[in-house]
Amino acid sequence: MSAARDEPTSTEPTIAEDAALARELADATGALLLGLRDDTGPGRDREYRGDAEAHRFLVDALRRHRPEDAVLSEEGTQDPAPRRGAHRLWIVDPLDGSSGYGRGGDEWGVHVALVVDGALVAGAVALPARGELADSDTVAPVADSPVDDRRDLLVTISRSRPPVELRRLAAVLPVRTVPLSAAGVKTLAVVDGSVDAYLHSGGQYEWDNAAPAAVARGAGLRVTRLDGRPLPFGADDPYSPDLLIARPAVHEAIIEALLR
Ligand SMILES: Nc1ncnc2c1ncn2[C@@H]1O[C@H](COP(=O)(O)O)[C@@H](OP(=O)(O)O)[C@H]1O
Ligand SMILES: [Mg+2]
Repeated sequence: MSAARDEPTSTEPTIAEDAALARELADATGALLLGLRDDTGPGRDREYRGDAEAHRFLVDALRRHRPEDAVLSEEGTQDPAPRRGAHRLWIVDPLDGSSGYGRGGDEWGVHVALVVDGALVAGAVALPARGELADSDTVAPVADSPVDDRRDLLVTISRSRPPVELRRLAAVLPVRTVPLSAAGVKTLAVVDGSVDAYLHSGGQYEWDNAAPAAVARGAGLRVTRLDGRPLPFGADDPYSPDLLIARPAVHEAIIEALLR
């Protein structure tokens, strides 16, 4: 190997280092939220404190570990000016599924993702009350098995806001819906194979789906909008209209059914 190739070309962290940091911070924020949950009674006060305290902890930790980078958090400023054109942008949801967290269920999570020059490169999802933690770099690959015609396709959807496209999908494919709360919970259900797809429409924000999308892609799943276009990341407006996460064979079958 030449001397020139031994020279470090950049002081920027590697993608594996960023994914490991995302995992570490999602896990630590989750631990804080578990502690707060155990110290408070169920209700709105727990929910609001969870949102605020997880945000403060996570954003402070990112500032310490990656002082040069921009951060977009659900609980932070929505003014695009400070992050516009940022080379490296962390997109975080310190507490996704906050109403469930307030009530005391286990369908809530912490999302930490990194976008570099507009491309989603790393992310981690923690589901602390379920003891689950996954990151884009170390998540196990999902096998791309074909659609099984002998059974219904299991499609996880929002518990509170089911997508209107279900009717169109069910007219073409045999579908059984699995309502779950929180985007990370639904995404990890696709990753662990307990469902075939996660379908959402009617709106979301980049903090809701950036880290889940990173983990899903790391596992070899396909992540797009419902018309097959890529999801937007790092836009001035963090609104993200709809999404589909599934293994490639299922993704193709669903997109084809929706575009008929
Ligand atoms: N129609 C919609 N408009 C805006 N946000 C939505 C939405 N549907 C779902 N979301 C957000 O996406 C996350 C997952 O939702 P769901 O559990 O219904 O699938 C939630 O984030 P928060 O819990 O962080 O607010 C929720 O607010
Ligand atoms: Mg959210």
